[in-house]
Amino acid sequence: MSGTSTEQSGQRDAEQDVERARKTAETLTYSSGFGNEHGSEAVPGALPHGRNSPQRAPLGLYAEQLSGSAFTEPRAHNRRSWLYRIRPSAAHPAFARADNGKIRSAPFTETVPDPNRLRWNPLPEPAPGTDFVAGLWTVGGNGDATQRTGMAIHLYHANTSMRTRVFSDADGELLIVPEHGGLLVRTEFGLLGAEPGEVVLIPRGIRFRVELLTATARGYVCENYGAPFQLPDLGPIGANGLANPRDFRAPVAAYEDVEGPVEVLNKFCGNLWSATYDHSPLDVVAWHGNHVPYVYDLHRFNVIGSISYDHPDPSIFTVLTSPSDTPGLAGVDFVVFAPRWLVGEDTFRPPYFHRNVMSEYMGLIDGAYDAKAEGFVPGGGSLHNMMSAHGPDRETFDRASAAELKPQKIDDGLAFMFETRWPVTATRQAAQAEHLQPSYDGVWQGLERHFRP
Ligand SMILES: O=C(O)Cc1cc(O)ccc1O
Ligand SMILES: [Fe+2]
Repeated sequence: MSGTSTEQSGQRDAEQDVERARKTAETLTYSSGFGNEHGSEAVPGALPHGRNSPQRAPLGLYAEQLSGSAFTEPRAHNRRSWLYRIRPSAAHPAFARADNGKIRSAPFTETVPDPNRLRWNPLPEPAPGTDFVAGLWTVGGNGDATQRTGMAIHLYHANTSMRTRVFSDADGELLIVPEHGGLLVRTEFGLLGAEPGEVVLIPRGIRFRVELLTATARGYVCENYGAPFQLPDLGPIGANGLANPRDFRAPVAAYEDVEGPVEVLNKFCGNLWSATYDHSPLDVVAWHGNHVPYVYDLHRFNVIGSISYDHPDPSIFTVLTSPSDTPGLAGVDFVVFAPRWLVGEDTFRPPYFHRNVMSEYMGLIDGAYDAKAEGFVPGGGSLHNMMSAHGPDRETFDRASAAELKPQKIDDGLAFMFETRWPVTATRQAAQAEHLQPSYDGVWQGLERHFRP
């Protein structure tokens, strides 16, 4: 069926946006290293040397500090960046409340925490004209955004690039996990490109705009209200391994000198607020610091596992961790199940049956997951809340119990987990979603007794 001419021209604009974004994404360069003091200037001489705030910043720019930690936090946790911009961020009109769309925030009180195991199919197609922010759909979470504790799990499904609006999240950092379609993320610090299999980390408060590299884009977002994600300690693993710091890429400075209305959407204490600026706030010509966005390719993850027996706990797959006030107890861990060899002798190789004090939300970026033969699909997700019993489905159990234990490469999928110390409460829309699978419990039915005393 052919659409109206407005729909057709909207379609053409969207195709041109994608084309333009793809060309830009091909040219990107980066500055590498997690936690580094990065520095970059889009115009030679824009970055001051020897001081952060000279009497007159170079080239008529305004100097501005963005603090991601309290001024007084220990040096190892201290985060700030200095931005040299065309206009100071302070020059803006008042924000007014905007529609929250499908975004929900902690505290999550729309439903009661549910001990049942829940699994969802992917989000349905978005309405025409849905951009990244409009396409955000909250699954659930925990903590309290105003207390800077806990996390939220969101999905996104978009079919339009953000054009004249930018977004920032005062409530937490955003870990964006594309599952379908690439993204070009224009930030105050410059541009990041991410394909499925790569993840983007946008620190608290940084303004950004998401453009699509394909007609539609879909994925997951962990909004971390707590301490910023850091690399896990390696302990006896040694000096290298898991996610290596050098593989995290920060942008190089790139600015927009755009005069004209730009909507700035600010997520603040659970609500969206909007202000229309007379210029683009992505106008940072140079910057330096360690409160910066990153992209990381999960294929770079150095997977470590057992070369003798037993299935190691998945903490060994931690990419990033947000520590809480109790050592070893993460507000949220981001864990990836990347391609790897399984060689364990006399071992049940897939994930074991278990109950966990931590709560586990799992998503699938590609292919299949080795604990689930069916029903856990890319773009879908599962929630195994605190102490809920789960593990391999019946088919996986039967197969793995009988398998010949020769070395086996698991390379048909990329799954991940947001694992949190607090139970996850679903939003009403997630608890009542049509794409919530009605009979997930069934995957563990038919696990017959085999006990023969
Ligand atoms: O439940 C899951 O699939 C995640 C998971 C994987 C694993 O290898 C061990 C424990 C665990 O919770
Ligand atoms: Fe689990």
